[in-house]
Amino acid sequence: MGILSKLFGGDSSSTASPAAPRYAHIKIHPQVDGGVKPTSPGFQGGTLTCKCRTNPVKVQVSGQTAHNHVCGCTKCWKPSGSVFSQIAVVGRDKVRVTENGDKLDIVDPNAAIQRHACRECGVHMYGRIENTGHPFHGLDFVHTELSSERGWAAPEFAAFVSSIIESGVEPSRMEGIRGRLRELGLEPYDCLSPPLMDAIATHVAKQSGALKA
Ligand SMILES: N[C@@H](CCC(=O)N[C@@H](CSCO)C(=O)NCC(=O)O)C(=O)O
Ligand SMILES: [Zn+2]
Ligand SMILES: [Zn+2]
Repeated sequence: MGILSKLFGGDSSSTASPAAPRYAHIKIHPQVDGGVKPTSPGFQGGTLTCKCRTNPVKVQVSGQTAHNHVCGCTKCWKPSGSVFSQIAVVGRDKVRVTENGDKLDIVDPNAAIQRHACRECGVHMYGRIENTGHPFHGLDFVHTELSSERGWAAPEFAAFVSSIIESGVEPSRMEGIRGRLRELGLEPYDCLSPPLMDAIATHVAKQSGALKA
């Protein structure tokens, strides 16, 4: 206990350094494990490159992304050893395949998000929604960690966290994983974030007529 606390009976915690993170040993994703890197204002985009040593697929993203998040779902591409992906959206008009696009295949043509992946290294280069009635039609899903440029939009939350169990994560690990996400400032949700879920519900309500379009 510090001298002031002894004299005045105060709580010494107010002068102590902040508590060390409890869950720092728990790995989420290489882009966030060392702390979330801030967004650079005015950032204009960059080039995504797949993991092939020769003839990599390159995709130019000519603008900043939005709604970046870590995602625990089984469908998003994850770097090896990671249980989460990191994924953001950008207008589809800002996404252009510039090199080796002949190596791209659609992972699941029936999925809402058609993920165009390099058939040699398996990396998903962009995910596109072709259904014009989908709430997110017009947005492509991209993994900005595939770019060497710095300044992309920082992740803001964690989505589909419970879904990591579907990939084989022991349910007993969930408390620590959610604890680590909170330490990193990435609030864990078991679907998307409330603003995105509200946007989806608003779209559905306008389609059904429950809300005025
Ligand atoms: N429990 C399932 C959830 C899959 C899922 O719904 N994923 C979301 C988020 S992906 C980016 O945030 C989604 O919108 N999927 C549509 C699609 O993949 O086409 C699981 O884990 O598989
Ligand atoms: Zn590749
Ligand atoms: Zn996902």
